[in-house]
Order: sequence, then C-alpha cells, then structure tokens
Amino acid sequence: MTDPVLEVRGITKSFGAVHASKNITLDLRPGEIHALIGPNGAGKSTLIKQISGSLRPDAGSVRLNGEDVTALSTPLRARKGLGRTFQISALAMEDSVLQNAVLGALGAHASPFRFFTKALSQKDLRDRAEQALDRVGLSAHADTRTSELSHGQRRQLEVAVALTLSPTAFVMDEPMAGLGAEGSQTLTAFLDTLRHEAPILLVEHDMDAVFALADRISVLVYGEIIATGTVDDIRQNPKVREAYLGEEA
Ligand SMILES: Nc1ncnc2c1ncn2[C@@H]1O[C@H](COP(=O)(O)OP(=O)(O)OP(=O)(O)O)[C@@H](O)[C@H]1O
Repeated sequence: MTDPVLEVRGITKSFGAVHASKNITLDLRPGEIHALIGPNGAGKSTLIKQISGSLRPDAGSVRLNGEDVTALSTPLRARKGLGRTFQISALAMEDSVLQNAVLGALGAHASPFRFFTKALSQKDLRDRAEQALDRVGLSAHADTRTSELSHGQRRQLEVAVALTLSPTAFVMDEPMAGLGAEGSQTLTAFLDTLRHEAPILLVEHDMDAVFALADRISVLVYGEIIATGTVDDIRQNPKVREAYLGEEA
C-alpha cells in the first residue's frame, strides 16, 4: 500500500476534565477524501487544530509526507504542504480577492507576522495567486472587495488561498457550512477533482457531501474514533447508527 500523506498517531488532548481527543489515530492516503464526522462537541475542531498546528497535543504525533511535524508551527506546516480551510473565515474582508490570494501565497494567512515571507518575487506571488483564483473559478472577481463576495464565493476563495502554497494534503473544517444546495454541489464537484492533487481530510456535517465524496469515514464521538470504514461500512455500523447517524443513514 502507498504511504500515507498525513499520519496522526495517538493524539490526546484534555481541557481540564474534558477529554477532547482520546488517543486518536488516523491517516490520509494519496488521492482520497477521508471524512471526519461526529456530533457537536465530539472534538473534530480540536483535532483539526492539533493537526494544523494551532493547538499543541498533550501526547501523540503528526507526520506529513513521512516527516514528524508535531513540534512545528502552523505556518511551517503550511509551507511543508499542509493546506487548511477554516470553519470561521480567515479572509481579510477589506482587501480584494486577488490581495487575499497573494497573502495566501506569502503564507501570511498562516502567520501573524506578515514580514515572515519566503523568497518569491512579486510576479511569482501574483502568478500563483491568479492561477489559484482561476482554479476555483474566481478570476473574474480578482479585483472585487472580498466583503462583496457571496458566502459561497468566500468559501471558494478560502480554497484558492490554501491552493497558493501548493499543498500536498488538505484539512478542511466544514467547507459546506452555510452554502445552499447549488453551492454545495459546486464545491462537492470541485473537491472531487482536487483530491487527485492533494488528499483531503474533510470535517463536514453535510451528509450528502460526505456520502458523495468520502473514500473512508471516521466517526468521532466524545473524543474517540468509534469506527473507520467505507461509506457502506459506516452506514451499516450499529454503533455509529446509535451514536450519530440515526435515521439519517
Ligand atoms: N479551548 C477550550 N477550552 C476548554 N474546552 C474546550 C476548548 N476547545 C474545545 N473544548 C471542549 O472540547 C470538546 C470538543 O470541542 P470541539 O469544538 O473540538 O468539538 P467539535 O466536534 O468540533 O464540535 P462542532 O461540531 O460543534 O464544531 C467540547 O466539549 C468543547 O467544549
């Protein structure tokens, strides 16, 4: 079997008496979408933060392309190929769409320090930004102020920002949130092609999207993965039906 792009081993995190991550192990393989589902408060966002580097685990490790990145900051993980989209938008609303994409190419969204840049020329940055906007279908809006975009377009821009750093793996926190049916379908189709470039660990409540996209699903309940398997495995798993899916499956 090919080596995983992202490997999470034994991640453990407590907030006082709340055990938000209990010895979580999962991986992301080339070309796949691995969905992470679970009820509110199960610990999905806490896990994503530990994978992307904004929260330090109490124990466990994260490896990206075979390299242990557990001690690295979010911007360094981003530069090593970990692309992230956020549950709450991290875009600069007063800047144009293109400016946001250029900031992405600088790695600036991943860092509070905008001087912390890599040695790319202005032209390189702009080229990367324009290519990323083109990929997500936002080229025509390059000069639009970001606050004027629709909710769906902002979601597309967030993906474009992540794309500027040419990620080798994506971690996406509820990218479908707030999108209407049409927006979800467009993003679903896009993610389905994007997976071949960089596999996606997808936290998502939209079960239509999860069932349409996921090669594997892991189910998180009270900080613990209770099952990992294909869509059919998960739909039929009695523990999962009881804990989470109910009649939805
Ligand atoms: N910084 C924090 N301090 C204390 N408790 C926290 C903190 N962050 C998360 N928690 C707790 O950890 C548990 C997991 O929360 P988390 O936000 O990761 O769940 P989630 O699965 O992402 O939920 P949702 O689907 O609602 O986004 C919850 O009990 C939450 O209250």
